[in-house]
Amino acid sequence: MYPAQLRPARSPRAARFALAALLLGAVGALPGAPLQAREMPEAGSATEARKPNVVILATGGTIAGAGADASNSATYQAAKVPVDKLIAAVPAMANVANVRGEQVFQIASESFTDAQLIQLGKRVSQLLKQDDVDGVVITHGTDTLEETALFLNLVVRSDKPIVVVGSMRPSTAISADGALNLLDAVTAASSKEAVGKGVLVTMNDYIQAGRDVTKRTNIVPSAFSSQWGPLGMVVEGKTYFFRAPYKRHNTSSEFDIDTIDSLPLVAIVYGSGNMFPGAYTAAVDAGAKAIVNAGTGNGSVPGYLVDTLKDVRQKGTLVIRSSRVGDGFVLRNAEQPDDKYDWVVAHDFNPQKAKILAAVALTKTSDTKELQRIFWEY
Ligand SMILES: NC(=O)C[C@H](N)C(=O)O
Repeated sequence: MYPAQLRPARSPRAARFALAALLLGAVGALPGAPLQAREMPEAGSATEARKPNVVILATGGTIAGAGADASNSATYQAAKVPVDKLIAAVPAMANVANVRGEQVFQIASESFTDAQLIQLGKRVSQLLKQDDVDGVVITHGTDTLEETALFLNLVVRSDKPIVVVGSMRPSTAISADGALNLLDAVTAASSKEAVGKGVLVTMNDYIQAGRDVTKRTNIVPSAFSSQWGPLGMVVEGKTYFFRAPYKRHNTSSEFDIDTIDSLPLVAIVYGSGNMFPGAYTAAVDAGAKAIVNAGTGNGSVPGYLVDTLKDVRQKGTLVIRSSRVGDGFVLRNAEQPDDKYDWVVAHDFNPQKAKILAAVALTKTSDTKELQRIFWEY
């Protein structure tokens, strides 16, 4: 047996094969693929000194998905493979960190509720307070990964690396992307440069800011990007950062998961032509404390619905103008007189991210000036 530092490492590509082979073995499909050797990481990589301790919190998703056949890249069951198998399938992680896993949930991320978000946030916070934990990786479905990444960015008061990772193809698929994404996540979570950078997302070789990143296509491994660009890349077990986040996050945040036990209901109403008032009033009737208007263009509100939204606000529910466009940002008093109607604008947060920020902000204040400040600052 080699000492840990001298053990032959596997290339990311080999790691990918290894995961597919292991999991296909588990579901009775293809035989394993050969593994290649890889040189030791270069000087300056995370493995040089003491290896960091990284905990992988597994929540399910496609990264833990399994299909009937290697050709099934889109038809499969999410949340099948347990964390121990995910770890065993990427032995190259042992070159960058001492890794252990915890199975927090085993669900597809579209099934996440606030209860899961809070439970996960509290566990991340608890772990990062421990001296023997240097970073946390969360394996997650990609559908709501961007919401969880933003949530943790807002509420976990720690500078230690937090990396959220998923995959677009199940572990059993040809050219599955999960193993490399996971190796990259552990590499980022082990990296000193990741300290204080906010929650990160490693997908498709890139390191993205959890605040900004969004899922833009539903099929290919390059699904995640941000209008403000990635922060860097992970290449062969080493992180390369080129930018740092500017907005308030984690230790500079005024929110703290340790004091949050529930989140208020926030609804999103999707803008289009030919809308109807009931979409908004139903949200109020359901108890929504805020409605994010995923408006057309500049977060616009149809003229025939302005009175409905003024009424919604007067009755106590907040109105937050975001845009269904995806990129760009909504300006105050552009298209609609927000000051006059006491509405808030979501700045550059897309509707699903605006929903998370609104819910978190509402745990502290329902004052619209304060909420608007929060939307500018985070
Ligand atoms: N690629 C994925 O992970 C999609 C899956 N529906 C999930 O979010 O769990």
